[in-house]
Amino acid sequence: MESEPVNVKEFQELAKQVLPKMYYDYYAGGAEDQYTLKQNVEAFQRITIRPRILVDVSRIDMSTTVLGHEISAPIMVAPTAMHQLAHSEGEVATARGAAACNTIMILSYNSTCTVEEVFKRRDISAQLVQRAEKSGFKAVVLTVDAPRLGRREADIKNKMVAPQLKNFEGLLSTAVNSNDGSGLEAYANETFDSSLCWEVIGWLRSITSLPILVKGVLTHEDARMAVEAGVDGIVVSNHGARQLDYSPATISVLEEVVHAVGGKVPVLFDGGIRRGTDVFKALALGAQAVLVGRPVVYGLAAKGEYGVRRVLEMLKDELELTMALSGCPRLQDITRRHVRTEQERLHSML
Ligand SMILES: Cc1cc2nc3c(=O)[nH]c(=O)nc-3n(C[C@H](O)[C@H](O)[C@H](O)COP(=O)(O)O)c2cc1C
Ligand SMILES: CC(C)CC(=O)C(=O)O
Repeated sequence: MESEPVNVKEFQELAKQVLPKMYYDYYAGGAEDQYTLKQNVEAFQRITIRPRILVDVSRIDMSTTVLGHEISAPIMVAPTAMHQLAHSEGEVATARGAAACNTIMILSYNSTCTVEEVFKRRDISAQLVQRAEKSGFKAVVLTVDAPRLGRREADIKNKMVAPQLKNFEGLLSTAVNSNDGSGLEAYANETFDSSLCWEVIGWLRSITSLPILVKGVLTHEDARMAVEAGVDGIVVSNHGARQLDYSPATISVLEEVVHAVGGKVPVLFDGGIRRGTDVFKALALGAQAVLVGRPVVYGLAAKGEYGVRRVLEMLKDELELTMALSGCPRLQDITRRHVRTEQERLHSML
């Protein structure tokens, strides 16, 4: 395929062509049977849109604010690790692509340049958070679904080699021997802190004045606990189905979390966003904005900064068209009644 990709899925094909198998498998893969990986995408396909007609949609406004920061559309970049395995310019190119679309990028501390991995060493975590704050980052996102690394069987077979992670230079050696399987697993075993619990929110508060979001909430119970712990935002996420296989498709639990949060803090969403219609569905079910993981990395692998920009633009253009065809000129016009979930469809058959 040499023609310009016309949708995000075609970027995945391009990325597959250009990336070494070990890296493509790392980016594309999920945990174990990859049941949740498939469901994250397929659950969107079971939700239909209920379009309204004869609404003036001659001007569509997709702009919104997240924690006070204006963005051009409710589509942001999820934190994903090690972008230099995709493209030599790594996270810098991704950040430029995101900036060109006037949106927010969440940087993984596992950039070839994280936080959750180094919580075993809170002194190091504190340094990283404070460095980020100093260099102008606007929020801290704490990933809470990785007390241990999920079992990614492709990485085990490929004996995935993890590169040195630049953020830790002078702080921690991230070089591990991967002769026995996934180098990433070995790295995670050394660094992930499986004793992390709610107390960490108070500790983070004590070391930074930035807003704190928790990423990886899938139940109403934890959503309530997060609000009680004083977080500034919640990300409904299953880590792109790379951690607990048979965890639910994220879109199937978004509404449960939104209800529990009751508007007290913003709820963001990720997992399986591949089309503008997916973004529309997540917004209708109560997300303030969505994060996009793999498609951004595929865009980066295929065409660098330009590819990242194109992926974000495609999703934005598709969302704009979806809003026009559904009778929603502004984001606040997208309501719960604009979608029909599988549960509702099954219920109507009773
Ligand atoms: C290659 C890759 C690396 C990731 N690295 C991180 C990470 O370092 N920290 C984190 O919180 N989430 C990480 N994630 C999860 C993403 O932030 C996000 O939750 C997920 O990719 C969303 O699903 P999607 O890929 O279907 O859009 C990673 C995901 C992928 C695919
Ligand atoms: C370096 C990692 C373990 C990054 C991560 O969270 C992932 O690969 O899903």
